[in-house]
Amino acid sequence: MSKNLHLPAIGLGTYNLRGREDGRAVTSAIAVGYRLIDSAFSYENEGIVAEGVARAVDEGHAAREELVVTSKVPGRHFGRDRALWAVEESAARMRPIGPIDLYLIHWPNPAQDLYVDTWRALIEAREQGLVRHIGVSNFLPEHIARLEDESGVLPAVNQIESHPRFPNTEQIAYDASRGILTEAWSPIGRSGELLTDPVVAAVAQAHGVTPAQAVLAWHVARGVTPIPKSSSPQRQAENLAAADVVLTAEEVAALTALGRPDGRLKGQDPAVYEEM
Ligand SMILES: NC(=O)C1=CN([C@@H]2O[C@H](COP(=O)(O)OP(=O)(O)OC[C@H]3O[C@@H](n4cnc5c(N)ncnc54)[C@H](OP(=O)(O)O)[C@@H]3O)[C@@H](O)[C@H]2O)C=CC1
Ligand SMILES: O=C(O)C(=O)[C@@H](O)[C@H](O)C(=O)CO
Repeated sequence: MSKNLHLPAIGLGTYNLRGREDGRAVTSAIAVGYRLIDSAFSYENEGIVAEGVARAVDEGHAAREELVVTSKVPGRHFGRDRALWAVEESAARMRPIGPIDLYLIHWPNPAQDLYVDTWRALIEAREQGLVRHIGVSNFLPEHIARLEDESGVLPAVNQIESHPRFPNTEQIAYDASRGILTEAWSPIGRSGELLTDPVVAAVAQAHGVTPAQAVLAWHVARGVTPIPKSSSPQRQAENLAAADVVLTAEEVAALTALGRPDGRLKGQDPAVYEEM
């Protein structure tokens, strides 16, 4: 892995993948071409994700150094000591693949007010070689500015909610202005009503692709790396192929116009939401 982090156009989400059988979905994803794999301490799947990655490498689907395997520290382990223990625990669960490529603070939890101490722990973990790159998730500009002011270190990545119902365009612009790469979670809206929206259907039809592919191509056009979750090798391949679908500026604007202020899937506003 080079010193600077590079993200592929599209990655794989793993929320709700559980057990050894589901770990095979990680292997199949790498076999069809995924190079970015998401996970989190809270998903309770770091072990099977690492097992799936190790199997893919053993089977020759990718070289270990091509992969960006990600995990995240949850609020219940915030603070300098607890966060370091959490990284050590994640690293132990992911032992088969060696150092974790990217480690994020899962939510800022502003009322808890421990994200700066937690960030210092991630900086230490990186210095110790437990993780290669560090970043954040669900951070607003005010949270990122505080990290920079108090530690002098900016995150490599901010993983945020983004989909056409909640484009989160200003946060993406802020991240870009600070040299931070943005990943989009729930990028196809958890496969809900978004995929039957007539505007999505029209864009999909114009390119002869599926609604999920049209939405994923919208993320790519906006310079964001979406991390759709799928346990089906067929849908994994479908989603990854969206990286080659090029939308017009008008199509991008039409999908962005589907956004609405209350468009968050579960109302999780990082300014007030706390997740332990
Ligand atoms: N940092 C954070 O706070 C958060 C991070 N995340 C991360 O983001 C990832 C993605 O978000 P997630 O919430 O899972 O939602 P997604 O938007 O990725 O949707 C996943 C759902 O869509 C289905 N699906 C996948 N591909 C297709 C397709 N081509 N057509 C139709 N349906 C499809 C999946 O089913 P099937 O598996 O059967 O294909 C699954 O039910 C998570 O898995 C997790 O890694 C998610 C939420 C919050
Ligand atoms: O899945 C994640 O990474 C989360 O942070 C959760 O908040 C998820 O969004 C969720 O919906 C849990 O109920």
